[in-house]
Amino acid sequence: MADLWQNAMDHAVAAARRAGQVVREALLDDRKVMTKSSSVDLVTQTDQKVEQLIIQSVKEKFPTHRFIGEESVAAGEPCILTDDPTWIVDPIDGTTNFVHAFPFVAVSIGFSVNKQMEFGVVFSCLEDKMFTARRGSGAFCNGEPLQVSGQKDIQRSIIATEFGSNRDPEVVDKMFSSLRNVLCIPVHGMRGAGTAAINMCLVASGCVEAYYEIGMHVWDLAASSLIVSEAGGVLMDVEGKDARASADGGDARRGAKSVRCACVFRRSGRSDVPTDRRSQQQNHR
Ligand SMILES: O=P(O)(O)OC(CO)CO
Ligand SMILES: [Mg+2]
Ligand SMILES: [Mg+2]
Repeated sequence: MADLWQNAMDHAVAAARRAGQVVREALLDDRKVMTKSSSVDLVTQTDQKVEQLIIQSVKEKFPTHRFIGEESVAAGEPCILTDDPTWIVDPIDGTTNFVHAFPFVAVSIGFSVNKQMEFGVVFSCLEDKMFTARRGSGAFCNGEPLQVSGQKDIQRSIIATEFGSNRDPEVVDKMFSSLRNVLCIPVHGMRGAGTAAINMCLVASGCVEAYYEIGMHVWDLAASSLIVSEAGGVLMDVEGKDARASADGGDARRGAKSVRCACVFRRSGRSDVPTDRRSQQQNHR
């Protein structure tokens, strides 16, 4: 049977690639930096331009679809997930990296129907890596299947995390306390790419065993949550409960802008996506 959303997914991949080109070109120019929730929560005109490019191109092709976009929400648009087909867009995940030309910057496009992620596209545009996942069909990077790490011993693991944009000393103390607890397990190492979407794609790729962060937003996670789960990983909140509902819009459904959950990934109990289903996935290279 034809895949109902294949056209939309192809459009998302093309839109992410075009957006990535805009981001790369913008790196050659001066980047005017503005701030949002704090002096270290950065945004640029390129974030806004790329989001509009993606949304306009989708509207032309799928006029009835809805959107949740990071910069649209920052400009006052509602952040509410319904059952309607909805594109969840983070035009630049890793704006701070972009501002500093630190080489991990992603365009993230997730697509939800009936509050369930149908596909996710994360384009790591400076690495030229196109991560894709279609629900039930596996996760891929440049067309190659992804598989989370099989490591079961946390002492032989690398854990990714980020520091967020809250510099309140009490918040930073809590963050450092968690960081210390994890580091001293001990683990092999801790890393952070500076973008939630790429950190999650690193989990999906099996390069790091887990990633946690407090206070991510739905647009940071929507696309990459499916990439992780289709690569055999799981997404949990701080109590170990399934956090996919938050990652794919649980908080958006309630109108909140922030997911406010921690996400930890590891290999799921379920068997990996069968290779016959993987082979149905198109090569998006
Ligand atoms: O660069 P952005 O989109 O603000 O996202 C940050 C977290 O909010 C990095 O993941
Ligand atoms: Mg982001
Ligand atoms: Mg962003």
